[in-house]
Amino acid sequence: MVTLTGAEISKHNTKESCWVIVHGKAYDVTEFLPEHPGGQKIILKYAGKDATKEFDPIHPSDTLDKYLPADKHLGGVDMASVKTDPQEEELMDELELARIERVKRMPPVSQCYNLLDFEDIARQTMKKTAWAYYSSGADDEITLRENHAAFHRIWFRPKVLVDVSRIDLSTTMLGCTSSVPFYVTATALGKLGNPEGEVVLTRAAYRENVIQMIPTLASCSFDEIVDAKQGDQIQWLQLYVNQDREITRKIVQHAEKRGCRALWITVDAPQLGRREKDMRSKYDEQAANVQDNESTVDRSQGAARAISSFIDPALSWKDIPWFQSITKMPIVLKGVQRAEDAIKAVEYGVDAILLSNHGGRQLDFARPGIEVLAEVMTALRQHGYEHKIEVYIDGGIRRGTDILKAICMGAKGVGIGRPFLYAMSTYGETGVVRAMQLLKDELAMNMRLIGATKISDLDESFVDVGSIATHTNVPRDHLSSQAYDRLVTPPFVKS
Ligand SMILES: Cc1cc2c(cc1C)[n+](S(=O)(=O)[O-])c1c(=O)[nH]c(=O)nc-1n2C[C@H](O)[C@H](O)[C@H](O)COP(=O)(O)O
Repeated sequence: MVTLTGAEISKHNTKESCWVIVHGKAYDVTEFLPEHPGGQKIILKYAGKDATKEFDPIHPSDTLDKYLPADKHLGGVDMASVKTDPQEEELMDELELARIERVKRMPPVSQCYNLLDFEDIARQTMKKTAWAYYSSGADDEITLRENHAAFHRIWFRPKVLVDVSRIDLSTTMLGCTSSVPFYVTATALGKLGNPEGEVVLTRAAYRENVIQMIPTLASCSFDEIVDAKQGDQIQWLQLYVNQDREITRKIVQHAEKRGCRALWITVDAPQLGRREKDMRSKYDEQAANVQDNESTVDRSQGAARAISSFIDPALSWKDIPWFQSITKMPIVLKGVQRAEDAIKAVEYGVDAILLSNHGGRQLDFARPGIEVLAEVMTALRQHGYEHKIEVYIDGGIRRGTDILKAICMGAKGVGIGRPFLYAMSTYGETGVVRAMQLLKDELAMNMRLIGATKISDLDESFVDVGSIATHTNVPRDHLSSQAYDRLVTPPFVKS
């Protein structure tokens, strides 16, 4: 194939003829423009130019090979001839320079003593778009903060004079053995935080014998993440169901063929939530027209909306038998939020449920998973169903004690999201391993202190959950309290 020059490519910079460069190769994306889930605007911004930097964090490396017809692959580019327009270069404004200075002053990973240390360092050192995407919750982020706060309403009832010389943290989840009762949950766009993306989590999970859930919206391709697993490492698949069920069937059956051990169907996101920190970040212009008819979509929906227009809002209970017909993997409903649906899940023959509000990123004022757990376990026991389904929770889990409380209340295991993202974004694989080890140390110590030696010892007698549902001090609604009594011009109004 002929090598193209930058000058030739720069001529194709319109809707009528749109060529982009990715990793030194040129692609004609003119016909693809209307189909791009992230809208046309972001591609047109890089029409006739090198789009690699923008492309990488959002798209698995095999995206163009998979979705762009071969005749649109135009061949190699003489990159020396490609002009980098100084205006286009990410301006090293003083904020970015200050951020780089903070990265240089970051403490060594050994100075991280708990999961929240990683969050504090990430907030100071991550690129603002990555921090915005990872940290954001829906609307006023009340549920985001309540997820962690809810654990403070549960108190322990420790046993004494128990021989706790030997502690065993191992367990099984969905028939898979695990060194601990927690797993790495599915979180999208790993390359926003670390250029290697989700494979960093894969390597750390292998080193600590922790199960990893592979996200549908990963930055790495599914096969890259599976190829990165070692030995008999266990991975699960998290699925956003596509409006085109044929695409979904292919994804599920490919995952099973590649050795995934469970299918976690996300049921709390018929549409991705409104995450305002994410919306304020640079995705504003690109979030633009995720639908063709631009007039119907609010332009500033952030990365979340830009990558999720394929999700099927019509997904319903009637789809469960179809899933059971296309795979032998255990099926988990990820995002159940009330006892009635837990009972329904048992009656549909689902293998497990995850009580979750998506890390507070979907419906604000959805209850924390740990609170729903109390309601669900009571209902399952009333129906005699408590041994018919495994129950998991996630959201706001930051301490070994949070995990122990959930297990004592009947959870089989818990998912952890942001802490591992923050650890990966700041310290890479070493950071994630450190985070997992800190949790293991906390778990072992706290098991000893409550008088338990193995996971199967843990039951409701160890906890007092009497005030779990009392929402006396709801997390503060910062925005409205500022806006309501704000006496000075809002900060966002440029003076
Ligand atoms: C933090 C985070 C969470 C995401 C996530 C991305 C991020 C950055 N994404 S999202 O872009 O669509 O919202 C996913 C996702 O791909 N699929 C999913 O099922 N859950 C997604 N979740 C929810 C996640 O699986 C857990 O439910 C949540 O992270 C648990 O809360 P903590 O972060 O507090 O541990």
